[in-house]
Amino acid sequence: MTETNQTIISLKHMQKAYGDHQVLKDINVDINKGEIVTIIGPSGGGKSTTLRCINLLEQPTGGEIDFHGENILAPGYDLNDYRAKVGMVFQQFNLFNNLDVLSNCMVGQELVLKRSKDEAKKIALENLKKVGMEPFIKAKPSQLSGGQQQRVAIARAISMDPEVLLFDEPTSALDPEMVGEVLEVMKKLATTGLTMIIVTHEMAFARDISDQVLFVADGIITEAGEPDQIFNHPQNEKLQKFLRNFRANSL
Ligand SMILES: Nc1ncnc2c1ncn2[C@@H]1O[C@H](COP(=O)(O)OP(=O)(O)OP(=O)(O)O)[C@@H](O)[C@H]1O
Repeated sequence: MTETNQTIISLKHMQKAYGDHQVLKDINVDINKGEIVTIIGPSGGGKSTTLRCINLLEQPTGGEIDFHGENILAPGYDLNDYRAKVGMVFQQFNLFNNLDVLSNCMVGQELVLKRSKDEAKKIALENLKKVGMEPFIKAKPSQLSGGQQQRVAIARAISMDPEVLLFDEPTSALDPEMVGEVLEVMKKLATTGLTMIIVTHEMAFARDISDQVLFVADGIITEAGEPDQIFNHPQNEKLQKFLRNFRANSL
């Protein structure tokens, strides 16, 4: 939960177009250090694109992304530094299938952060323990359930010491009985002071974990606020309709 109100990332008039298709029209938000931010909204509204732009997997076509007050899209900005500080957990886990669990959590530390093998191993083991995957260090990803693979992906991501960790629908590829174990790990992580930005369709989780919820629809943040505002007192008509549909479908 929020430690200080120091802004770590500011999106200012961020836009993304694919040809004529303006997917993100005008995204504006400040994210504070230690804050847990969830992004909810209808399919195709631009949630994943927002996250992928923050991570520079997609290049924004307009606006700014400020990191500690500096625009990372400006010429000359050291993107290697930014990339090392902003991690991502993907829907499809993206583990290295030829490497075992321990190596998956070590390789980035050694290659990118230039940590020694011993140090990388120590940190990987600590983090695998945190996500309950220490007993599986010799397993290959294909020998694990989806929930276990995602927990390894989270251990791998936090082993890189990110300042901000992005999650793109981290439970959407999981069988329903495995969703809970991954959400529990994320809830625990949320208490450590890490800044987390999470695209999710899990509304109860978003309500429980968030400091700030962003409702993204038609390429803009249509409403932003604390969970009580978003879920109990939504102002925007599109958000009201989205929540009505969600509640009707969850019965
Ligand atoms: N690489 C791409 N090229 C062209 N259009 C794209 C590309 N990626 C996304 N889009 C379009 O951008 C829009 C927003 O997609 P995005 O994945 O951000 O939505 P979303 O809110 O995350 O939806 P969902 O909940 O279904 O994942 C969609 O219309 C999608 O078709």
